[in-house]
Amino acid sequence: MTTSLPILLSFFVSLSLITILQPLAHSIGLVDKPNQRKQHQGHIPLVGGLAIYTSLMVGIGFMHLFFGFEFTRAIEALMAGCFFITLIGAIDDKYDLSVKIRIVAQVGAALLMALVANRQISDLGNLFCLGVIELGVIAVPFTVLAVMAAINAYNMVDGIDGLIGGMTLSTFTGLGVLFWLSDSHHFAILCFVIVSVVLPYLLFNLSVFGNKRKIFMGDAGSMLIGYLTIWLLCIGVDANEPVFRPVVALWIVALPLVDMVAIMLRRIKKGQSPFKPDRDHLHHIFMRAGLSSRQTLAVMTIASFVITGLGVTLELLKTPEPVILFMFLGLFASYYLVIARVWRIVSWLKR
Ligand SMILES: CC(=O)N[C@H]1[C@@H](OP(=O)(O)OP(=O)(O)OC/C=C(\C)CC/C=C(/C)CC/C=C(/C)CC/C=C(/C)CC/C=C(/C)CC/C=C(/C)CC/C=C(/C)CC/C=C(\C)CC/C=C(\C)CC/C=C(\C)CCC=C(C)C)O[C@H](CO)[C@@H](O)[C@@H]1O
Ligand SMILES: O=c1ccn([C@@H]2O[C@H](COP(=O)(O)O)[C@@H](O)[C@H]2O)c(=O)[nH]1
Repeated sequence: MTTSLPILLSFFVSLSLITILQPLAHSIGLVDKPNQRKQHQGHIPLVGGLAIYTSLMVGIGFMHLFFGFEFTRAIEALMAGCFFITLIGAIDDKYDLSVKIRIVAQVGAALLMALVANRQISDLGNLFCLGVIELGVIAVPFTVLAVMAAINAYNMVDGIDGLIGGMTLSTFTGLGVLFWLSDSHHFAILCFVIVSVVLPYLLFNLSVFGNKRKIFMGDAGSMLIGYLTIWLLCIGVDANEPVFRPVVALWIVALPLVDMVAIMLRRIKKGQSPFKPDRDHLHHIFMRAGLSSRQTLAVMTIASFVITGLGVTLELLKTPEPVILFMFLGLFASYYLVIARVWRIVSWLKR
């Protein structure tokens, strides 16, 4: 019962906050308007991220009260980093910040994590059976790259109703299970609190309470989810108290990461900037192939749960790290090859 208390309370805080913030968003103009790339209907409040951030902080407060969840220097830095990244995201949602400013802000949040909280990816594990690959002096730059990769990967999947919500559920359920099974109950509960504050967002986002009450997460929310993901991954692979091996992290964030890397490679191959926005992400491709938005959501969310579940299983079975890495690279290669031939495959299937 005490375990579920902060989880339940956070759910209701998130639900109430969305109800309060939703009408406010219209009056301050914090709304997403349709354009050529953004093909939704009407002005949609961008308050999901703000509600998720605030209810998560309340949830962490409940954990402190009910479980003695300690406010260590690292946890304080996590809370400060979440505040900063949500604030930058909200300013971006309202005023459209330049890419340069967003990248500087992401590097700042990453340095806070790596240097102030001392949460760094210090090794890659025993990837090739030749011993643990220590990152040494490149640990900080590698961590910064990983933070940017995670933040932008989740930002990019936020393109249809429910998708980033579904990806968040699979990532944090997988992480929660891994933390729980290794007796890191505090971090497991933190993961489940994240799931519970995202659930009310999903209900509104999927128009369960009607189209008029629909909300989006905005960059505030998608950047926050990416930041929380990489932070908890770094806690999980901490060399002093390892919960899972570093290569397993790739499976926990597989679908957003693979889609981001694949789209960047495809853009470079076409001679475009890898940072140029377009409508060629996996969810767009599924919809152009004839799936509805809901069918695309179902296929991608199920795929994400299966892939994350496979990663968790490989960790629990203590599968050797090189096998886990090559399976992941095999998954990426198959994904890349299928997407490169997707229209030929679709027309063959239709015939
Ligand atoms: C631009 C865009 O697409 N827009 C979308 C979007 O529109 P929206 O309006 O929301 O946004 P904007 O357009 O306004 O723009 C937002 C964009 C920007 C602000 C610009 C920045 C954009 C980027 C794309 C930057 C990305 C930045 C990077 C730095 C990416 C670098 C990429 C990499 C390949 C580096 C990979 C680095 C890693 C460190 C990999 C691991 C990453 C993790 C997260 C896991 C980390 C955890 C660990 C514990 C580490 C463990 C790691 C290992 C053990 C791996 C070690 C193994 C090896 C080294 C061996 C080699 C293997 C690998 C490196 C794995 C590599 C991965 C694969 C093969 C997959 O959204 C709209 C809506 O959708 C859309 O329309 C619009 O287009
Ligand atoms: O839940 C959602 C989230 C996003 N969309 C659509 O995708 C675009 C992309 O958002 P970015 O501002 O590029 O992140 C958004 O404007 C919506 O059109 C959605 O339909 N549902």
